[in-house]
Amino acid sequence: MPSAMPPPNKAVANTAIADQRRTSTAWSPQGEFMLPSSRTRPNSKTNGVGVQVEDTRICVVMVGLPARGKSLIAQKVVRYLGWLSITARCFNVGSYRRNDTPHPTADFFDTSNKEGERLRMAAAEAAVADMMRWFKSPNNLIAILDATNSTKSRRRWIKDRCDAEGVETLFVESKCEDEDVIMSNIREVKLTSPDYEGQDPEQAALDFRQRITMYERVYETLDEDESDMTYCKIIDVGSQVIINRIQDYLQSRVVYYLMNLHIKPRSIWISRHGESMYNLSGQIGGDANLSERGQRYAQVLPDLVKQSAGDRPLTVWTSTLKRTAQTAHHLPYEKLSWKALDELDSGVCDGLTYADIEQQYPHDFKARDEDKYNYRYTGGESYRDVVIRLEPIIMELERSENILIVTHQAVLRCIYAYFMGSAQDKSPWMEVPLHCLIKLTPRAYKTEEERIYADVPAVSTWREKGSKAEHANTPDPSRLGSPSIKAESKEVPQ
Ligand SMILES: O=P(O)(O)OC[C@H]1O[C@@](CO)(OP(=O)(O)O)[C@@H](O)[C@@H]1O
Repeated sequence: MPSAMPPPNKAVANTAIADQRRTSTAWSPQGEFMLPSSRTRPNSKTNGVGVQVEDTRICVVMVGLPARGKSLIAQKVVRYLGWLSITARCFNVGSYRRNDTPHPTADFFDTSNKEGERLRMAAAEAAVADMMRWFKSPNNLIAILDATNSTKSRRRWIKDRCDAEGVETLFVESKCEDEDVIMSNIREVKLTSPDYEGQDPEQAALDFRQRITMYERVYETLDEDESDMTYCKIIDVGSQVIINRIQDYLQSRVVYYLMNLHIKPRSIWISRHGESMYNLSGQIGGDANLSERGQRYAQVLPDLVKQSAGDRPLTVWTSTLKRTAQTAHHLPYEKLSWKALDELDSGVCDGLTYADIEQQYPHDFKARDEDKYNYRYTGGESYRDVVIRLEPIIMELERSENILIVTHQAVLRCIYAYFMGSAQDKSPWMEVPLHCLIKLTPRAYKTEEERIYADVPAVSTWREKGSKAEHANTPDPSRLGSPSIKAESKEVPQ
C-alpha cells in the first residue's frame, strides 16, 4: 500500500501533515478531486460523482469518555467528506442500544452489571455488522463508528473484525480534561440526547455525570500497547495531536481535518452583501457598487449582528469584491478579505442577465439547469469548483471561533451546504435572500439555524429550477415587513 506519511511514527506536529497534503493533492481539469497518478493504484475507482479515490475503505473508530465531543466530531467528519463527494456514514452504537434500552440510568453502564454489558456488546455487534454490509457498496468509503470504545479489548475486537473484512481502522481519541468544555458538552447532551428526552434537565445532568464515572473506572487511553494501530489522539480540544501509523491518502486527509477541528461552542454568521447595482439590473458577476438600499443594509448590519451575537468578539471575512467590503464597512470588528470568497466566476457570461444568457447561450442555459452543481461556465467555474476552492476557508473556519462571513449567493450556498449537510443537487438552488443574516450553531446532534431579516427591501436574485429567465431579480415581497427573527433547527442528515 502506498504510504502518504513517513514510516510508522509518533508525531506531535501539525505541519507534517499539512505539508504532506500540499504535495499529494491534485485536481483534474474538471476540478475533480484526484490522487496524483504515481499513487493511483490500478484498481482505483471513481465514486460516481467524479471523485477518484483509492480502493480503500476506512472505519474511523471514535474513542473517549462521554462528553468529549465524539459525536460532534463524527458528524462533522461525515459532513466534510460528503461535501467533498466522498461517501461517508456514521454508525452510532448508542442508537442501536436505544432499540432495547431507550432511557438507561447510569447503573446500566456499570461494568459489573452483566445484563447491561451484554446489551451494550450486542449493540456494538449490530452496528459493526450493519457497517460491514454498508461497505459492500463500492462507493461507500468511510464509516465512523461512534461509541466510547473505551477499553483496549473493545478496540482490539473492532480492529480484528475490520482486518478480517479488509477494512482499515483509524482510531480517533478525544481526550479532554478541560472542565469548561466537559461541562458545556454535558449541558449539550442533556438538552439534545434522545437518552434524556422529556426528563428533568438537572436530573439528566446528574445521571450523565454518574455515567461518566462508570466509564472512568474502566477507561484506557490509546497508548504504546496499541502502537500497531493507526490512530490520532486529540488532546484538550486540539492543543496537542498525536498521530501514529497514518498509512494512506484518505487517512491523512481525515486526520488533517481532525487536526483543524475544535469542539468549543461557537456560532458562524453568514450574510450576502447588500443589494448591488448589478442585482438591480439583473446582471450576474462583475464588481458593482452597492445600491442605495444595499448601503442601508450595510448601515443596519452592525445592529443586526449585535442583536444576534451580543458582545462576543467577532472577525469579519469578506471577498475581495467591492460589494462585500462596502457591506462590512460599518462593522466594528477586525476584517479579513479572501480571494477564495469571491463569487462563482461566470466566465463569458459575466455581466449578462439570465435572459441574455438564455438568448445568447441557450444550450448552456439548459445544461446549467439540468446539473447546476457540475455545470461550469465557459472560462469560469462550477459549484463543484467553488467547493474545492473553499476548502481552505472551511479549514480556517474550523480552527476559528466566532466568524461573520459577508459573501456572495453561490459561495454562501456552498458554505451553508457544508454546515447543514445539504445534498449537492439541491444546494445550488437554495434560496438565500439579500439583507438577511444567518446564524449557524453546530451542536452535537444537529446544526441550529436562525435567520434575521433586516427591514430594508431588496430584489430577489433567486431563480427556480426550470423557470423562465426573466423571473429573476424581481422585488422580494418578504423584504417589506418589519425586522423578524425566524429560528429553526435542522437535523444534520447522517
Ligand atoms: O448560481 P446562481 O443561482 O446563478 O447564483 C450566482 C449568482 O448570484 C449573483 C447574483 O445574481 O451573485 P451576487 O450575490 O454576488 O450578486 C451573481 O453575481 C452570481 O452569478
